[in-house]
Amino acid sequence: MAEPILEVAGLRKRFGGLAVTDDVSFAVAPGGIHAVIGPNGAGKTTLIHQLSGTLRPDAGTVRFAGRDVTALPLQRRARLGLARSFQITSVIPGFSALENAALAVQARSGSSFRFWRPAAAEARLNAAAMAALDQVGLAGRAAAPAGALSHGEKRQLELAIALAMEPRLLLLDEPLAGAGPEETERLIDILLGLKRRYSILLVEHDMQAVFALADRISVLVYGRVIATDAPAAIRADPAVRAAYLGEDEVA
Ligand SMILES: Nc1ncnc2c1ncn2[C@@H]1O[C@H](COP(=O)(O)OP(=O)(O)OP(=O)(O)O)[C@@H](O)[C@H]1O
Repeated sequence: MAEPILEVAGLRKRFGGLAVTDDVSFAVAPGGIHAVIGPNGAGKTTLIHQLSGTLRPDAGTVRFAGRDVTALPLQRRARLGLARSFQITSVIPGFSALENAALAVQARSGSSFRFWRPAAAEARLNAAAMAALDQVGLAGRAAAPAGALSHGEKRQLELAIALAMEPRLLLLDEPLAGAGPEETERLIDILLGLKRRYSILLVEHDMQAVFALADRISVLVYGRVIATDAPAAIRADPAVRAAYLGEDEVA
């Protein structure tokens, strides 16, 4: 494998007596989509929190682009290019789609904007924000208040906000959650487009989407990674099938 963009080794997190991530190790190659799947309560969201920096692991390391980021907080990781898409709640409903994306561009660039003349800074901000909206098919809705967007469009805006951070690895936690069939199809198309340009770590329940999108898949069960492989091998893996017994999505 090419030098991994992300390497997780021996990651552990306990909540009370429960080991929610238990010696989790896997590596993500640059380019394409690496999915993490697992039954409900397997620890996927807890894993994402430890990767993005909102939760400190009890043990283990997270290396990003060759650097140990285990002790770095979320903002520092985001600046290095390890960005997660935020939930709808972080979108400001009264601001336009463009303004929401522009805020993310501004957050990424930190204080550097203060050195520019305001007009030039604003034009630059808006251009970068518009480019992010364009990548998720939302340029035509740039002026719409975020609160007026459909559910699917809000999910697109979340993606645009994450892209505005210029990530080297994009962490997506259930980007299809709550989307109807047509919105799901649209979001899958958008993600297929994005995977040519970005490295993506995807946590998603929709198995059809996962198998349509992923280049590699890690399977998390009761906090442990039981397999990391190409989609065809994961589909055929007896241990994976056993873990999903009763949930016929993988079949
Ligand atoms: N802050 C917390 N304190 C105590 N237990 C927690 C906490 N966060 C998560 N858990 C527990 O850890 C386990 C894994 O939760 P997590 O949300 O990471 O799983 P998941 O794989 O994302 O689940 P789902 O697929 O249902 O979203 C669950 O049993 C959950 O109740």
